[in-house]
Amino acid sequence: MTSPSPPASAAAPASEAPALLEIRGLEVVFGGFRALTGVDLTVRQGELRFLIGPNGAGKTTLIDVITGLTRPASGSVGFAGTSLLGRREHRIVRLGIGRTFQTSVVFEELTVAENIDLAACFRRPLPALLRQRRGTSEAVATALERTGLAGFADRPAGVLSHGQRQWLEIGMLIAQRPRLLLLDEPVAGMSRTERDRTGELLVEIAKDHTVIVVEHDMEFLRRYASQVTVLHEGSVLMEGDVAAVQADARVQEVYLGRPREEKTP
Ligand SMILES: Nc1ncnc2c1ncn2[C@@H]1O[C@H](COP(=O)(O)OP(=O)(O)OP(=O)(O)O)[C@@H](O)[C@H]1O
Repeated sequence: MTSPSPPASAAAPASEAPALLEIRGLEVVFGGFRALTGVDLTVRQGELRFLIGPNGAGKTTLIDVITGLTRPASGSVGFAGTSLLGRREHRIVRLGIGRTFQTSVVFEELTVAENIDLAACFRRPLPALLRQRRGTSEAVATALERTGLAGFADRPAGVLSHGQRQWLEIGMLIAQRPRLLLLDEPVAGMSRTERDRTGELLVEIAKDHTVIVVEHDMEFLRRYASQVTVLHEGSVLMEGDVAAVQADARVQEVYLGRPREEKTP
């Protein structure tokens, strides 16, 4: 699928929707170094939120706290009214939060459909899984269709291109039916065509999920972002729509002003 012109519009800010993720006063300390300091973040149901910031700003650390990989020194993380702090990673997945990583987690020797099926199973405890095999198959079919990988269902994941592999990982998340998806640099290393396809996929997914995207690619941000949160040195520097963020002098100085971040091949 190629990008239409003008590009697919980003999801509208869900300003009236209830908060799904509420983070307050988050502090993360690594051996005396404050990676996050006093971070507040509210993401409402149905939002497609972009999280940007220079290298080392704390973006991945924030995602790691939400998904239970990193424990904060203080602060709170609420998801649909439930505190996530102290919960194990698999419990957080079962509450409805899924993430991709910067490095691929697909099994190359398994087929595309098997990878998605495996991911779909991970969300469910075994008894529920045995009861819900039909639902799992439907989830796999939906994920294949939405990611445009139906034609590759029976091929080993190892044959996929870099872009297709990223879509597979997103499909694996969709199959888990999460309420919140966290995507870490989903278009890194992709061609222009693949980035456009991914942008369209994100806008499509955001119609029935809440999505947080960590992304460096400014061209991608301009085309597909609506609400943006800028992190800098472990704090939220600003939040707003993409035009406001791009126009902000502080953002230009710490982030947009860095030519290295303008990654367009
Ligand atoms: N396990 C750790 N131990 C010590 N320091 C860490 C650890 N994880 C992250 N850091 C430090 O915390 C800061 C924030 O890192 P983080 O990876 O969250 O930044 P980022 O915004 O995701 O950067 P990038 O865009 O490069 O991925 C960095 O200075 C990093 O070196």
